[in-house]
Amino acid sequence: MPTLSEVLLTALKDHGAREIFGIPGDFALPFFRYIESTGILPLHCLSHEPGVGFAADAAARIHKGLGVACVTYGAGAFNMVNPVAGAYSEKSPLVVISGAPGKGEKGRGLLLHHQAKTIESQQRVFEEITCAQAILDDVRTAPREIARVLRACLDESRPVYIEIPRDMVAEPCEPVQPLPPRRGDPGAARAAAAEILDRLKEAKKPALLIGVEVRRYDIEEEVAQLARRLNIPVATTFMGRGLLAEADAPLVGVYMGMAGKPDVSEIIEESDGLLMLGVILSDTNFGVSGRRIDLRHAMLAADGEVSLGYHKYPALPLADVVAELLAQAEPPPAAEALRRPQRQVCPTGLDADDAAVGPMDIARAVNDLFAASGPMPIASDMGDCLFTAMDIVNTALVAPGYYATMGFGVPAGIGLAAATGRRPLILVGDGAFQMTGWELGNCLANGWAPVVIVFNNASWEMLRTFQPEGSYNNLAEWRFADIAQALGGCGHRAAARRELKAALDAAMADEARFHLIEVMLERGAISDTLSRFVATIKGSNQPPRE
Ligand SMILES: Cc1ncc(Cc2c([C@H](C)O)sc(CCOP(=O)(O)OP(=O)(O)O)c2C)c(N)n1
Ligand SMILES: [Mg+2]
Repeated sequence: MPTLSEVLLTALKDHGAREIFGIPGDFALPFFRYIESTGILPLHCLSHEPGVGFAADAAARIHKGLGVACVTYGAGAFNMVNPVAGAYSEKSPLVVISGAPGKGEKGRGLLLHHQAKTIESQQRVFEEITCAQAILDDVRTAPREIARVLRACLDESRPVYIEIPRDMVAEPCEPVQPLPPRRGDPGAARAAAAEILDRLKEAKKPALLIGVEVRRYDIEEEVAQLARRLNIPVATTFMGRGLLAEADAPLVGVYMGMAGKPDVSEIIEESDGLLMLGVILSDTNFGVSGRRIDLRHAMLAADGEVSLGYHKYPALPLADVVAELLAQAEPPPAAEALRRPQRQVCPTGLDADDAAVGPMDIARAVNDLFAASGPMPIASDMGDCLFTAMDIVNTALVAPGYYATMGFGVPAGIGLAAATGRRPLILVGDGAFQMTGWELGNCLANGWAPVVIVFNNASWEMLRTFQPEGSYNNLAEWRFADIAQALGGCGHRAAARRELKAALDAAMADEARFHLIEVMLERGAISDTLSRFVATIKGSNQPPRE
């Protein structure tokens, strides 16, 4: 009979996990021994648990399946609360596995090292940022508990928490019987789809807005097909950037309210029949709307339900709704030429001269690079680098667009490299690099060779745009290019556009190591999107006129 560890690892793989990111500790060492000895899933150890969480989250997103982060009890798991909270907010199916004290240890009456308030404190903290939890302290229930929690992770596309006491790892255990995916009531799906299609037919300006759940539930092609069938313009949310990148669909661009392209904002905000699929109603997606989108007329299928005005259809998975819409939607009349709106034109043609580099030059240089050698998957951190990414051609992009945590970029790029074997492009500000950029030191030993562009304005520039008077936004000069070699990579410093072009060319010519391109930016030099975003926020935050 297999051990509990083998049963858990096999179940993770059977539910779609492809690797584990982790850092061991004495409460987790016995389980790590099984991870390594069984080889059921490859193990990638990083240097700090925030990086472990971000890397596993990014792997989940690019796999459209489970990401796995394995840490020790207490100091390890508590170190990972922020990335798990971000995965919860952004609906990423991340499995958190924590080692734990053995059953015998708990009753000795001693306070245990790594323990916070009580032995159960950690579980209680993770209950707030996961959708399901299991403590594997009984092999009779463990298979059912693992099945329940992994199913919840996939159905809800949210993190889950599994705790494995260190004296349980070798216990003989029955294999896990996976549970079937959650299905909605077929009659309810039919009714909801019929009501949606009726409303779209009555609308003079129907439109489609899609968000991250379309990727999380792997239904991009079905949604592209639906957009063609409905023959209505489709936009993505800020978080949904990169969706339908390679699909044949009437995609108009990214909706960002007054911070985005006016033509896209008009299509979404003026629509009298807006269908939102997989969209998170967050401030970063809608906080800068030019005009409040009247949710009474909008239709939303997300988070496992459908709401149309005051109508609600509960327990309806998004995939079921989209399948039913496709089943019922008639093709557009032949006479009506299929809309193929002008896709967003991204800036290209960098002047490789001696002028100082600005964020838009970075977008231009990357677009030129992608045009010449094909798109790379992008991991972006929070900061102006993410707003600059809005002017980079549509490609697979993982970024904390809603939860907006710094520190995501470099570990997420490592997660992309480990999960796909492809070379990622990482966009990160100097402030965020200071947090988790050090994980690049793990690249050489693992054969990862990301191209990293550090937006170095020696500043927490996003904060400065909101509050210029804060001297705390001034960061010191950290000379990141000089650090690269010490971490096993190659560093370039680019102040002029000519130097940026040369650095990118050199990076692309050497796939053996990571290349860090430190782009020196003037304080105050920000992307077009960030400046619109800030102008909008400042405009909307004005105290109401007397
Ligand atoms: C973990 C963490 N800490 C603090 C913040 C607040 C914050 C921002 C958001 C608003 O919450 S943007 C920003 C400055 C980012 O600096 P840098 O990485 O250099 O990028 P840039 O210079 O392009 O702004 C901070 C500190 C955050 N988002 N995440
Ligand atoms: Mg900065």
